[in-house]
Amino acid sequence: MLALSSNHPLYLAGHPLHLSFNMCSISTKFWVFGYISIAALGEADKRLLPSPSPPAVPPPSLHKNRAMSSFSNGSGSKKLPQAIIIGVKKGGTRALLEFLRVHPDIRAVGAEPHFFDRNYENGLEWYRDLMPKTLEGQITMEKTPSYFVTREAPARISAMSRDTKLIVVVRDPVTRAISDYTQTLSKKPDIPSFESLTFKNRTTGLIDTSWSAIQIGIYAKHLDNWLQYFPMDQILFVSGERLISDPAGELGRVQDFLGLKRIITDKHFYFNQTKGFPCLKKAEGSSKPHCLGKTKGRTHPNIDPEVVQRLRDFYRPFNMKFYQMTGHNFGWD
Ligand SMILES: Nc1ncnc2c1ncn2[C@@H]1O[C@H](COP(=O)(O)OS(=O)(=O)O)[C@@H](OP(=O)(O)O)[C@H]1O
Repeated sequence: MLALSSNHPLYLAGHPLHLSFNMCSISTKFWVFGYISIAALGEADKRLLPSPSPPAVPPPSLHKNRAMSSFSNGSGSKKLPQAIIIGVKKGGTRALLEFLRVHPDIRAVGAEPHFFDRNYENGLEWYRDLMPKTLEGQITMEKTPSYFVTREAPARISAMSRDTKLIVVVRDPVTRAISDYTQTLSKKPDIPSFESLTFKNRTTGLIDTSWSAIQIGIYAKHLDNWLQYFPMDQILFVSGERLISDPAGELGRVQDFLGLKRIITDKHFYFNQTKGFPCLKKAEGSSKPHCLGKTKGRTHPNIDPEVVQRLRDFYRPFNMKFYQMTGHNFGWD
């Protein structure tokens, strides 16, 4: 699999940022709210506000594949996913997928296919072939967290099926950025400090919004792109924080959203003191307890509290906008 890190400078290349809102997808209430927020933003921040995306047309070769969503072969068939965890990177997407796999009516591909961002040219049949076989009534799922910040992903997923259910695990963007940095640091120990990467100019306090660790957390901007193609009630937002503090509660919401019986309950989880996270009493297809691996739940480096505060100030208006758009206060401010 092509391993282009989402911290790679090319990752968000070509994602222009303009000061404009799409009136079709955002309520008047939100527009008024957004307008007030805009006034409070600095010049650099204004460039980050949501902009409408031109509709992307799927390659003609994919149109013919749209109807061919399953391939029968004995014990079940491979189907295109009906539900996708589209983000966010470092939000808790692996935990959510691992927990969902406990459900007998969910079958999921373990690896991240990266179809709608890096592998789209391979075509839908390539994508479908990655999926596990499912029986009638079972839901096929995958997770690729980079979809949420991929400009073309909404149009492409909509072209596959307008009915695809989308799930986004969101987490405090400041902690998310530090988690993202921690992951990069674990692979490249020589990178500059988080503090120095955060600013374009530390003296003026200008934040480097082109750094993907910062960019990904501007959820309102990315969400606006999805709302050009999907109605809000087709997108479920899972709190990354609650996924840790109350996994059964968040899993209940997800099962409802997917139209499934609430089979995954608090009986399935225990809190592992050593890991510091909830774990499964029994993993899918096993009778043994299961925690996520070492790359999940890393210790974060200490970050200068002034830098953390500056980032909190930076994200606040975007968080407010995101709460307004989703109708849910995630409590990060
Ligand atoms: N149960 C459980 N066990 C371990 N880790 C958990 C769990 N629930 C949520 N998390 C949080 O998931 C964070 C990693 O997020 P992702 O899986 O989305 O990362 S990735 O984008 O796929 O790399 C990871 O981030 P870090 O703590 O920064 O490592 C965890 O905080």
